[in-house]
Amino acid sequence: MMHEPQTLTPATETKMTARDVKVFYGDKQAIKGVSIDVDMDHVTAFIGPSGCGKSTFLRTLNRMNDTVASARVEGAITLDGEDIYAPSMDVVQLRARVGMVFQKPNPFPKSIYENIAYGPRIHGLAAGKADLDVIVEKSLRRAGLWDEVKDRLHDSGTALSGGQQQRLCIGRAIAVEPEVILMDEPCSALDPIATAKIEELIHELRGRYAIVIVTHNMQQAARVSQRTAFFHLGELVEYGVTSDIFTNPRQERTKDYITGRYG
Ligand SMILES: Nc1ncnc2c1ncn2[C@@H]1O[C@H](COP(=O)(O)OP(=O)(O)OP(=O)(O)O)[C@@H](O)[C@H]1O
Repeated sequence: MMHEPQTLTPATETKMTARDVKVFYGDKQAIKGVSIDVDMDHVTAFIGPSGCGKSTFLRTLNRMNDTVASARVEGAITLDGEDIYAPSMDVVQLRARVGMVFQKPNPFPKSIYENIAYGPRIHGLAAGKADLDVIVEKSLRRAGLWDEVKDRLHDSGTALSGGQQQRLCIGRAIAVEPEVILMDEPCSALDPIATAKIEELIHELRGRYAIVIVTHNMQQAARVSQRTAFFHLGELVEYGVTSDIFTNPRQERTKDYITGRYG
Protein backbone atom coordinates (compact mmCIF):
# COMPACT_ATOMS: atom_id res chain seq x y z
CA MET A 1 0.00 0.00 0.00
CA MET A 2 1.15 3.44 -0.95
CA HIS A 3 0.92 6.02 1.80
CA GLU A 4 3.94 8.13 1.04
CA PRO A 5 3.08 11.12 -1.15
CA GLN A 6 4.42 10.60 -4.62
CA THR A 7 6.09 13.93 -5.21
CA LEU A 8 7.77 14.81 -8.45
CA THR A 9 9.87 17.69 -9.65
CA PRO A 10 10.38 19.85 -6.56
CA ALA A 11 10.79 23.00 -8.66
CA THR A 12 7.12 23.18 -9.55
CA GLU A 13 4.51 24.85 -7.41
CA THR A 14 2.26 22.46 -5.52
CA LYS A 15 -1.36 23.55 -5.78
CA MET A 16 -3.20 20.73 -4.06
CA THR A 17 -2.12 17.91 -1.80
CA ALA A 18 -3.92 14.76 -0.73
CA ARG A 19 -2.71 12.70 2.19
CA ASP A 20 -3.96 9.21 2.98
CA VAL A 21 -7.36 9.94 1.47
CA LYS A 22 -9.95 7.22 1.89
CA VAL A 23 -13.46 7.32 0.49
CA PHE A 24 -16.30 5.06 1.53
CA TYR A 25 -19.73 4.63 0.01
CA GLY A 26 -21.57 3.19 3.00
CA ASP A 27 -19.45 0.19 4.02
CA LYS A 28 -17.70 -0.10 0.71
CA GLN A 29 -14.26 1.48 0.43
CA ALA A 30 -13.68 3.03 -3.00
CA ILE A 31 -10.39 4.86 -2.27
CA LYS A 32 -7.77 3.22 -0.08
CA GLY A 33 -5.33 5.77 1.22
CA VAL A 34 -4.24 7.96 -1.68
CA SER A 35 -1.51 10.58 -1.29
CA ILE A 36 -0.57 12.80 -4.18
CA ASP A 37 0.57 16.33 -4.96
CA VAL A 38 -1.00 18.17 -7.88
CA ASP A 39 1.13 20.93 -9.27
CA MET A 40 0.31 24.15 -11.02
CA ASP A 41 2.38 23.86 -14.14
CA HIS A 42 1.37 20.51 -15.50
CA VAL A 43 -1.73 18.75 -16.66
CA THR A 44 -2.26 15.69 -14.50
CA ALA A 45 -4.11 12.69 -15.92
CA PHE A 46 -5.81 10.06 -13.78
CA ILE A 47 -6.01 6.74 -15.60
CA GLY A 48 -7.04 3.22 -14.68
CA PRO A 49 -9.64 0.57 -15.39
CA SER A 50 -13.33 1.21 -14.94
CA GLY A 51 -14.40 1.31 -11.32
CA CYS A 52 -10.87 1.88 -9.94
CA GLY A 53 -11.96 5.12 -8.28
CA LYS A 54 -10.63 7.84 -10.60
CA SER A 55 -13.85 9.87 -10.55
CA THR A 56 -14.38 9.30 -6.86
CA PHE A 57 -10.93 10.61 -6.06
CA LEU A 58 -11.26 13.54 -8.46
CA ARG A 59 -14.47 14.54 -6.75
CA THR A 60 -12.76 14.69 -3.36
CA LEU A 61 -10.69 17.60 -4.69
CA ASN A 62 -13.62 20.01 -4.70
CA ARG A 63 -15.88 18.18 -2.24
CA MET A 64 -18.30 17.10 -4.92
CA ASN A 65 -18.70 13.89 -2.88
CA ASP A 66 -20.54 15.98 -0.29
CA THR A 67 -23.55 15.70 -2.59
CA VAL A 68 -23.60 11.89 -2.28
CA ALA A 69 -25.35 10.97 0.95
CA SER A 70 -23.55 7.63 1.44
CA ALA A 71 -20.07 9.02 0.73
CA ARG A 72 -17.56 9.62 3.52
CA VAL A 73 -14.07 11.07 3.03
CA GLU A 74 -11.13 10.58 5.42
CA GLY A 75 -7.62 12.00 5.21
CA ALA A 76 -6.45 15.48 4.36
CA ILE A 77 -6.73 17.55 1.21
CA THR A 78 -5.29 21.03 0.89
CA LEU A 79 -5.54 23.84 -1.62
CA ASP A 80 -2.65 26.29 -1.25
CA GLY A 81 -2.01 24.69 2.12
CA GLU A 82 -5.55 25.22 3.34
CA ASP A 83 -7.61 22.22 4.51
CA ILE A 84 -10.58 22.07 2.13
CA TYR A 85 -12.52 19.80 4.51
CA ALA A 86 -12.21 22.24 7.42
CA PRO A 87 -15.63 23.22 8.83
CA SER A 88 -14.81 26.85 8.05
CA MET A 89 -14.37 26.15 4.33
CA ASP A 90 -17.04 27.79 2.19
CA VAL A 91 -17.91 24.99 -0.23
CA VAL A 92 -19.51 27.27 -2.83
CA GLN A 93 -16.35 29.35 -2.89
CA LEU A 94 -14.21 26.19 -3.00
CA ARG A 95 -16.05 24.93 -6.08
CA ALA A 96 -15.40 28.23 -7.82
CA ARG A 97 -11.70 27.95 -6.99
CA VAL A 98 -11.67 24.28 -8.00
CA GLY A 99 -14.00 24.15 -10.98
CA MET A 100 -15.32 21.03 -12.62
CA VAL A 101 -16.24 19.88 -16.09
CA PHE A 102 -18.27 16.69 -16.43
CA GLN A 103 -18.46 13.78 -18.81
CA LYS A 104 -21.66 14.97 -20.41
CA PRO A 105 -21.77 18.67 -21.24
CA ASN A 106 -24.31 20.21 -18.88
CA PRO A 107 -24.95 23.84 -19.83
CA PHE A 108 -27.77 25.58 -18.01
CA PRO A 109 -31.00 25.82 -20.08
CA LYS A 110 -30.25 29.50 -20.56
CA SER A 111 -28.54 31.67 -23.14
CA ILE A 112 -24.85 31.30 -23.97
CA TYR A 113 -24.29 34.68 -22.32
CA GLU A 114 -26.13 33.70 -19.16
CA ASN A 115 -24.26 30.41 -18.88
CA ILE A 116 -21.06 32.41 -18.45
CA ALA A 117 -22.49 35.42 -16.60
CA TYR A 118 -24.33 33.47 -13.92
CA GLY A 119 -21.29 32.49 -11.82
CA PRO A 120 -19.53 35.89 -11.86
CA ARG A 121 -22.83 37.53 -10.93
CA ILE A 122 -23.51 35.32 -7.91
CA HIS A 123 -19.89 35.52 -6.82
CA GLY A 124 -19.96 39.32 -7.10
CA LEU A 125 -17.13 39.46 -9.65
CA ALA A 126 -18.75 42.08 -11.89
CA ALA A 127 -19.65 45.65 -10.98
CA GLY A 128 -22.26 45.98 -13.70
CA LYS A 129 -23.36 45.00 -17.17
CA ALA A 130 -20.26 46.38 -18.92
CA ASP A 131 -18.05 44.39 -16.56
CA LEU A 132 -20.06 41.26 -17.16
CA ASP A 133 -19.78 41.72 -20.92
CA VAL A 134 -16.00 41.83 -20.56
CA ILE A 135 -15.96 38.69 -18.43
CA VAL A 136 -18.23 36.85 -20.86
CA GLU A 137 -16.07 37.71 -23.84
CA LYS A 138 -12.84 36.91 -22.05
CA SER A 139 -14.12 33.57 -20.77
CA LEU A 140 -15.50 32.53 -24.13
CA ARG A 141 -12.25 33.53 -25.83
CA ARG A 142 -10.25 31.56 -23.34
CA ALA A 143 -12.54 28.57 -23.87
CA GLY A 144 -11.92 28.81 -27.62
CA LEU A 145 -15.59 29.47 -28.35
CA TRP A 146 -15.92 33.24 -28.87
CA ASP A 147 -15.58 33.33 -32.65
CA GLU A 148 -18.23 30.66 -33.04
CA VAL A 149 -20.83 32.28 -30.77
CA LYS A 150 -20.16 36.03 -30.66
CA ASP A 151 -23.10 36.77 -32.96
CA ARG A 152 -25.57 34.63 -31.08
CA LEU A 153 -24.82 35.13 -27.41
CA HIS A 154 -28.51 35.16 -26.61
CA ASP A 155 -29.26 31.80 -28.19
CA SER A 156 -29.70 28.88 -25.85
CA GLY A 157 -26.53 27.15 -24.70
CA THR A 158 -28.23 23.81 -25.16
CA ALA A 159 -28.65 24.49 -28.90
CA LEU A 160 -24.88 24.29 -29.45
CA SER A 161 -23.13 21.14 -30.66
CA GLY A 162 -21.81 18.75 -28.02
CA GLY A 163 -18.24 19.98 -28.41
CA GLN A 164 -19.33 23.63 -28.25
CA GLN A 165 -21.42 22.86 -25.16
CA GLN A 166 -18.39 21.31 -23.50
CA ARG A 167 -16.29 24.40 -24.32
CA LEU A 168 -19.14 26.51 -22.94
CA CYS A 169 -18.94 24.52 -19.71
CA ILE A 170 -15.18 25.10 -19.62
CA GLY A 171 -15.87 28.81 -20.18
CA ARG A 172 -18.39 28.76 -17.35
CA ALA A 173 -15.77 27.27 -15.03
CA ILE A 174 -13.18 29.83 -16.19
CA ALA A 175 -15.54 32.77 -15.65
CA VAL A 176 -15.32 32.53 -11.86
CA GLU A 177 -11.53 32.70 -11.91
CA PRO A 178 -10.69 29.17 -10.79
CA GLU A 179 -7.24 28.07 -9.74
CA VAL A 180 -7.82 24.41 -10.53
CA ILE A 181 -10.00 22.81 -13.20
CA LEU A 182 -11.07 19.19 -12.76
CA MET A 183 -12.24 17.40 -15.89
CA ASP A 184 -14.03 14.09 -15.57
CA GLU A 185 -13.77 12.32 -18.93
CA PRO A 186 -14.64 15.58 -20.71
CA CYS A 187 -14.43 14.09 -24.21
CA SER A 188 -16.19 10.78 -23.75
CA ALA A 189 -19.42 12.08 -25.30
CA LEU A 190 -17.66 13.91 -28.16
CA ASP A 191 -16.60 13.00 -31.69
CA PRO A 192 -12.89 13.00 -32.66
CA ILE A 193 -12.90 16.57 -34.02
CA ALA A 194 -14.61 18.02 -30.95
CA THR A 195 -12.25 15.93 -28.81
CA ALA A 196 -9.22 17.36 -30.60
CA LYS A 197 -10.49 20.90 -29.93
CA ILE A 198 -10.86 20.19 -26.21
CA GLU A 199 -7.38 18.67 -26.11
CA GLU A 200 -5.96 21.74 -27.87
CA LEU A 201 -7.77 23.93 -25.37
CA ILE A 202 -6.27 21.97 -22.47
CA HIS A 203 -2.83 22.74 -23.92
CA GLU A 204 -3.65 26.43 -24.05
CA LEU A 205 -5.01 26.54 -20.51
CA ARG A 206 -2.03 24.73 -19.03
CA GLY A 207 -0.02 26.87 -16.65
CA ARG A 208 -2.84 29.33 -16.07
CA TYR A 209 -4.82 26.75 -14.11
CA ALA A 210 -3.81 23.51 -12.48
CA ILE A 211 -5.66 20.92 -14.57
CA VAL A 212 -6.57 17.38 -13.60
CA ILE A 213 -8.25 15.16 -16.17
CA VAL A 214 -9.76 11.73 -15.70
CA THR A 215 -9.63 9.70 -18.85
CA HIS A 216 -9.95 6.06 -19.76
CA ASN A 217 -8.29 6.86 -23.08
CA MET A 218 -4.58 6.25 -22.68
CA GLN A 219 -3.69 7.99 -25.93
CA GLN A 220 -5.50 11.05 -24.64
CA ALA A 221 -3.60 10.92 -21.35
CA ALA A 222 -0.35 10.66 -23.31
CA ARG A 223 -1.32 13.58 -25.53
CA VAL A 224 -2.61 16.08 -23.00
CA SER A 225 -0.79 15.42 -19.74
CA GLN A 226 2.71 15.77 -18.39
CA ARG A 227 1.92 13.86 -15.18
CA THR A 228 -0.01 10.61 -14.97
CA ALA A 229 -1.47 8.84 -11.97
CA PHE A 230 -2.48 5.21 -12.44
CA PHE A 231 -5.25 3.97 -10.16
CA HIS A 232 -6.24 0.36 -9.60
CA LEU A 233 -8.80 -1.01 -7.16
CA GLY A 234 -8.94 2.24 -5.20
CA GLU A 235 -5.17 2.58 -4.85
CA LEU A 236 -2.78 4.99 -6.49
CA VAL A 237 -0.37 2.47 -7.96
CA GLU A 238 2.03 4.82 -9.68
CA TYR A 239 2.37 8.54 -10.30
CA GLY A 240 4.99 10.08 -12.51
CA VAL A 241 6.05 11.93 -15.59
CA THR A 242 3.62 10.87 -18.31
CA SER A 243 6.28 9.73 -20.78
CA ASP A 244 7.90 7.58 -18.07
CA ILE A 245 4.61 6.01 -17.06
CA PHE A 246 3.90 5.05 -20.65
CA THR A 247 7.37 3.96 -21.70
CA ASN A 248 8.97 2.78 -18.51
CA PRO A 249 6.42 2.02 -15.78
CA ARG A 250 7.91 0.88 -12.50
CA GLN A 251 5.00 -1.17 -11.30
CA GLU A 252 3.89 -4.43 -12.83
CA ARG A 253 0.23 -3.41 -12.57
CA THR A 254 0.88 -0.20 -14.51
CA LYS A 255 2.72 -2.13 -17.19
CA ASP A 256 -0.13 -4.62 -17.49
CA TYR A 257 -2.65 -1.82 -17.87
CA ILE A 258 -0.79 0.25 -20.43
CA THR A 259 -0.01 -2.81 -22.52
CA GLY A 260 -3.70 -3.62 -22.55
CA ARG A 261 -3.54 -6.72 -20.40
CA TYR A 262 -6.63 -5.60 -18.57
CA GLY A 263 -9.03 -2.79 -19.13
N1 LIG B 1 -22.57 7.09 -5.63
C1 LIG B 1 -22.02 5.90 -5.41
N2 LIG B 1 -22.55 5.03 -4.52
C2 LIG B 1 -21.97 3.83 -4.30
N3 LIG B 1 -20.87 3.39 -4.91
C3 LIG B 1 -20.30 4.20 -5.80
C4 LIG B 1 -20.83 5.50 -6.10
N4 LIG B 1 -20.03 6.08 -7.04
C5 LIG B 1 -19.06 5.19 -7.29
N5 LIG B 1 -19.19 4.07 -6.56
C6 LIG B 1 -18.30 2.89 -6.56
O1 LIG B 1 -17.00 3.30 -6.25
C7 LIG B 1 -16.03 2.61 -7.06
C8 LIG B 1 -15.23 3.63 -7.84
O2 LIG B 1 -16.07 4.25 -8.81
P1 LIG B 1 -15.61 5.48 -9.72
O3 LIG B 1 -16.77 5.90 -10.51
O4 LIG B 1 -14.92 6.47 -8.88
O5 LIG B 1 -14.54 4.75 -10.64
P2 LIG B 1 -13.91 5.21 -12.00
O6 LIG B 1 -12.51 4.71 -11.98
O7 LIG B 1 -14.10 6.66 -12.20
O8 LIG B 1 -14.76 4.39 -13.03
P3 LIG B 1 -15.25 4.74 -14.53
O9 LIG B 1 -14.02 4.84 -15.36
O10 LIG B 1 -16.09 3.55 -14.87
O11 LIG B 1 -16.04 6.01 -14.44
C9 LIG B 1 -16.83 1.66 -7.93
O12 LIG B 1 -16.82 0.39 -7.31
C10 LIG B 1 -18.21 2.26 -7.95
O13 LIG B 1 -19.19 1.26 -8.10
